[in-house]
Amino acid sequence: MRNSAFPAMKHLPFFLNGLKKDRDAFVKFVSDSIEMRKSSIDLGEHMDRPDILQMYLNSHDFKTNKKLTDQELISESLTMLMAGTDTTSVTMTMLIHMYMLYPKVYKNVVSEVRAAFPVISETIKYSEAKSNLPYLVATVYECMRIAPIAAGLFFRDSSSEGLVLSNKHIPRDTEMGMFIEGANKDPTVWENPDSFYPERFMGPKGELLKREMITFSHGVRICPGRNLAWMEILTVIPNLLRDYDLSLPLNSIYNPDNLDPTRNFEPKFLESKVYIVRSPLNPDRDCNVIISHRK
Ligand code: HEM
Repeated sequence: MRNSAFPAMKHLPFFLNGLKKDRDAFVKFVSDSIEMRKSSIDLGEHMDRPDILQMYLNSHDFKTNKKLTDQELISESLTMLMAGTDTTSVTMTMLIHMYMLYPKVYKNVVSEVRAAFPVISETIKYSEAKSNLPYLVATVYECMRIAPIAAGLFFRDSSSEGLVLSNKHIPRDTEMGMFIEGANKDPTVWENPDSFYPERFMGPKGELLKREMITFSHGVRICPGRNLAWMEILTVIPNLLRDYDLSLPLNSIYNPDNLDPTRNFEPKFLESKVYIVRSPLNPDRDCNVIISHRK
């Protein structure tokens, strides 16, 4: 925990104790899962199972031929679980939320999916979705831009020599925070940055803008799970939209008529809390959607 970023934390030991209990439970869950997998392997099962845990268990250092230690296995698996679950699922939650708030966008995206893939229940694969559904892909980009999941600060230290960034000198050993949401709404790059407007990601100009969205970060620390995240999103969402109709329950607080004066009087987004990752503040209240077989 960066004390300079969260100075109050050092005065809140009781809060840290609560976190420690959760952390211990999480570590136990991960160690138990690893032990269970190892036992299955001893029984000759799961040897070719293509998942991340299996890859960690199979991997070895090319030079020393050493395998990951138990501690390394736990640590890597914890990182993957923390970084790879809510990030993608909350992104999809937010995307469906946007579809419900913007009925025209929902109508367009459903028409595109159903026209491109007319046969119900024939699974739409990721690669097919990626090449045949440009509008759907644009809605995912726009959702990730306007409500990036990694919405907290991502810390970096300047090197021991200091550095020059955007023509500004940053002294040595300076702690900096990278603010993805700010960059995704930089008015020098994005026209009407607070508007949800998927069309901005269509056509040749849209292709250029896709490179400006830094929801997965950029450079050497770019998210290593981004292709997996895209694969999950472009598998779940088009199949859902093709086979089912979605609508909001009548008592939804967040709906197309509940407008936000701070966002050009467009529909208000559900409240979310952000530590490092964004998550809806009241998921039981605000994330309900009626899913029925398509008419
Ligand atoms: C929509 C989904 C996702 C988003 C928006 C996202 C975004 C990010 C961001 C912004 C970072 C920080 C990079 C930095 O420090 O500059 C990150 C790191 C990371 N992500 Fe993702 N991520 C997503 C899904 C996933 C998935 C599915 C996995 C793996 C199963 C994953 C694994 C990781 C890991 C291991 C790191 C740490 C990398 C490091 O420390 O260098 N992420 N992600």
